Amino acid sequence: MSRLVIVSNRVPVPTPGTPPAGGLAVALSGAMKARGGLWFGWSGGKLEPGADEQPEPEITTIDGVTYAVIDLAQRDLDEYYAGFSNRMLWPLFHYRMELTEFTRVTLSGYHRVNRLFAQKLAPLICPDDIIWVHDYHLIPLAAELRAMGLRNRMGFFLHIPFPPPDILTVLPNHADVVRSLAAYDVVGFQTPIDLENFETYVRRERVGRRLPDGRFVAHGRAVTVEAFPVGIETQVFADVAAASGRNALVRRTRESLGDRSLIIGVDRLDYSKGIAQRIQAFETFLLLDPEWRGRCAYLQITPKSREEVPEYAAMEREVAELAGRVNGSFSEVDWTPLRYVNRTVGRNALAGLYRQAAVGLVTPLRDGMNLVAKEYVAAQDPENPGVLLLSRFAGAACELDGALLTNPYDVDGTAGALARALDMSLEERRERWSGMFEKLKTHDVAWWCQSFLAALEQPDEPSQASRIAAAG
Ligand SMILES: O=P(O)(O)OC[C@H]1O[C@H](O[C@H]2O[C@H](CO)[C@@H](O)[C@H](O)[C@H]2O)[C@H](O)[C@@H](O)[C@@H]1O
Ligand SMILES: O=c1ccn([C@@H]2O[C@H](COP(=O)(O)OP(=O)(O)O)[C@@H](O)[C@H]2O)c(=O)[nH]1
Repeated sequence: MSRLVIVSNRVPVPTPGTPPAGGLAVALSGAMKARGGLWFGWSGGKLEPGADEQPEPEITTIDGVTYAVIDLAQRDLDEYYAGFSNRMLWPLFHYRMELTEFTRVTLSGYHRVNRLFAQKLAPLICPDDIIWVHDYHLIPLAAELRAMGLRNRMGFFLHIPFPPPDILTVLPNHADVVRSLAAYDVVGFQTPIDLENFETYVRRERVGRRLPDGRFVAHGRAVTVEAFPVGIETQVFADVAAASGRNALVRRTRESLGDRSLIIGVDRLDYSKGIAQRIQAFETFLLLDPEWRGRCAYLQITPKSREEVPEYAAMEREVAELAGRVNGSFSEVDWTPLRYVNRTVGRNALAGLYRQAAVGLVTPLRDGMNLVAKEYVAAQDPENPGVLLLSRFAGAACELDGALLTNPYDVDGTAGALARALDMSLEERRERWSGMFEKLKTHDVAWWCQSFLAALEQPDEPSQASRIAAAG
């Protein structure tokens, strides 16, 4: 079996007491644990001002996985991470054109860091390695590696949505982005909707076509392009949740609730997650269903995220104000409706909190997948499962057909769905939950990883190999 090399912007080198918050880190940690290999990317740290901006990777091996990470200079982080990745690609790919900012400076920083990654990674690569690159930060990486002469099989997985062509073409360099994707052998999206958007783009912009064998041919290369919905470690998560009665935080939370029904939301503080609309829906629910006042509590766990990006700082203020307004309007001396927590909670405690919750509120305005939705389902007590209230715009909605689906832009509709979820009979809850849990057991993170790698490990066709060689 070839060695697997994973490349992602964020690499969660395991350190005690720092759980990864972010679905990519969570999903890939599960995948890497099973197979071992090399994981390359950004350390999460900054180079000292004045330091050499071409740092050598710091390499450590833990439990069969070798981590090679580099620090980045402040300018690189500003232009590549906070700039082009998170002020252009992230909002645009989440259908939020009005939040984008395109500049030549950040675009050039994006390419500079991709080249730096390629330069530092290439010496660590053996000819038989297969290379699996993750997410929007690193779209040009394969083209950079190929330009340096690497002939390895390379795959790319996009964890965020791929937008429809009318939105993608707002990006001035959209054609280059799609050309960069064609340097991979396999491109994976989260859902069939993303795949359809890609296919429509390729057809409309006349950059390629589908071959009879299902692959796409574009820019002189044949590329396998498929949907591979990312999964979680379903059974492990279910087992942790079942044993969570021993967790002190979970016990204290249960005691603090008394017999009130818990509603839970867990999201990075990100505008794509629809947290403001969700709090408004909770407010509307308390207004329209006063019998629930004092009988429920909504716990919103929201670690801060990407604080260097101005739009995130703005939404932090907006959400804090809304939370204050709801509590100011509805709190009683002995009851606080909304518990708004701006810190990361460890995954063992999270599993237990999900299991305590009668409703999992997962209402992003747009999301690649949303692992929280899957974790909520996995954590439920089969005898008394809670209800997943899920945005139709989360990638997870393509699979989780037992959820109560909602449109997060429809605040009144979400408020009504919340009341319906809290009132749902045990029989209906069990029926909705069991189908979803079965699906998550078969389509778990190991299945996701195996499906993608099976496509990537397909031997290359001679015609493709010669085309690449000819392209130099
Ligand atoms: O690395 P950060 O900037 O702190 O952000 C955290 C991660 O957020 C995004 O996660 C996505 O991947 C999940 C797993 O496939 C998916 O469920 C979710 O819908 C996506 O938003 C981002 O794509 C990652 O690169 C970040 O590391
Ligand atoms: O306090 C927290 C908040 C989130 N998470 C984890 O972070 C991931 C979030 O992934 P998701 O796909 O829902 O969204 P993303 O943040 O990647 O956009 C999930 O596995 C959560 O369990 C966590 O461990 N602690």
